[in-house]
Amino acid sequence: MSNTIKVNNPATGEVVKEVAITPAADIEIAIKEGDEAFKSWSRVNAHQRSALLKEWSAKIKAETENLAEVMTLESGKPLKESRGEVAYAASYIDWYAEEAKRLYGRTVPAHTETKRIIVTKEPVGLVAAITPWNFPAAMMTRKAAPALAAGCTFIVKPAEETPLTTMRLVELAHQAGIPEKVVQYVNGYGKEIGPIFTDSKLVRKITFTGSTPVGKLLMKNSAATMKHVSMELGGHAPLIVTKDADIDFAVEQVLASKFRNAGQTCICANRVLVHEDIANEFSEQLTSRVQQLKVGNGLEENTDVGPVINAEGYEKINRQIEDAVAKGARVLYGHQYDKDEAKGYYFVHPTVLENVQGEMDIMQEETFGPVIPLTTFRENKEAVEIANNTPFGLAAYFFTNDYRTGIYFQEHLKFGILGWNDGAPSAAHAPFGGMKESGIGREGGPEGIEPYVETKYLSIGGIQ
Ligand SMILES: NC(=O)c1ccc[n+]([C@@H]2O[C@H](COP(=O)([O-])OP(=O)(O)OC[C@H]3O[C@@H](n4cnc5c(N)ncnc54)[C@H](O)[C@@H]3O)[C@@H](O)[C@H]2O)c1
Ligand SMILES: N[C@@H](CC=O)C(=O)O
Repeated sequence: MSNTIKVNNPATGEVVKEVAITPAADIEIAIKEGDEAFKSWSRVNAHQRSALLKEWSAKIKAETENLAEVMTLESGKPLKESRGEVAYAASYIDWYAEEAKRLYGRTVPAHTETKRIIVTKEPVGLVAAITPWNFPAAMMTRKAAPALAAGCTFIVKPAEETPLTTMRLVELAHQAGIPEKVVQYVNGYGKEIGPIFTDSKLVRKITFTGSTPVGKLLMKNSAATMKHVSMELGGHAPLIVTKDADIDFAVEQVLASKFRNAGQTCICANRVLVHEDIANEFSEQLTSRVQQLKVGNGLEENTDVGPVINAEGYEKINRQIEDAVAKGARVLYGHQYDKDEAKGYYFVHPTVLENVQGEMDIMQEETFGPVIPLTTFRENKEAVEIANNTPFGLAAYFFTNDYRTGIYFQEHLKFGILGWNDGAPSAAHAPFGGMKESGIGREGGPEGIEPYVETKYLSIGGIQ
């Protein structure tokens, strides 16, 4: 077996770089050193940790162009989106640089005059992170920033498809003055490194973003040592357009939600439910806008939709479209590919399907591709039933200008993130995460640092 991983450019199939796989013995050493470094890092005062995080963020922002190019080369996403992701990644560090200073404890009124009760927050210890290829910068920083802010040490294993962005982020952290053993990376395959992390008694927390089956496995394997876990997993977002919605605006937001990163985003609209009275007008406008999207290599500035990550991703998308068509869906636009299996690149053209029904795979599974399945509903209650009919509960969207309808959806949709007239809800200052099989825990906002701290309660007695 090779001791390197080839990082391919998904737009051309060419090898961008080969990275060394970290041997298991070196991962064990990294874990020991990370645990050892915890003893000193957790004692560094919060203002100093905050200053180091700010310096890290400044270095990332100053290197936006290089990081964006590396990200586009290894992930295929358009350069404009990669630049956006660098800013988004830095915004988590900025936010948690401030939150570091606000990890307040509290005092509790005691039940007797002779006692005092004090509650403090302490970092959980060494954190091991496993991240996905679709957001190689932001999925790392929204774990690393709260962990470091809280006083934890951190080891990340990036996705094997996209290690380069993460490796550079870690180098920049060191250049910013964050000690080398406080933030480390290791490279390799998840199925090899996952058990090393979960078996180690020194790793006190696993934080993972990726698919639901891998999240379940990591959670199960973390039970033996009772680790803290945060799981940001798959989604299957419904997007509901009611008959009173502003159709132009809803179409624009569907495009923003669906085609970001060629549809390979966990909160992408995966099912679009349109009120039957406006379905024709909506699908005509949507299809005409989708036709204008430019598919191409992400390094070309005018590209809107880049390649999908690999053959496996392409095959899943193609299978879902074929299944839908075989069961009666109509292709309004798309269902075309530019691909070269020998070279290893796969472009899926934006596709719109109508007459999509609940029994089709695309209505049951996450697509992770630039495909919009359209279905209709008559009553809001019916839209909620269709939307909630999934084991996933990450994001859901609804477009309505009626406040009663909006509140109805807010109260009845079982999803952790809701966009009301908003197709792009992600922000470092807001809690991101899912219900049901989309995960456990939240990243971003004040909630995003809580998974990195333990609560300690001190009861002082014998006071005269
Ligand atoms: N909820 C969120 O915030 C969020 C964000 C981004 C992506 N995602 C989800 O991630 C998925 C896409 O990423 P993917 O296909 O690369 O997911 P994946 O689960 O296959 O891989 C993600 C990471 O897990 C590692 N991994 C794979 N098998 C492993 C194992 N047995 N043990 C330990 N680690 C293992 C991979 O090496 C990679 O680093 C989608 O389902 C998407 O919705 C969720
Ligand atoms: N794109 C998400 C992450 C999941 O893919 C985000 O908006 O943070």
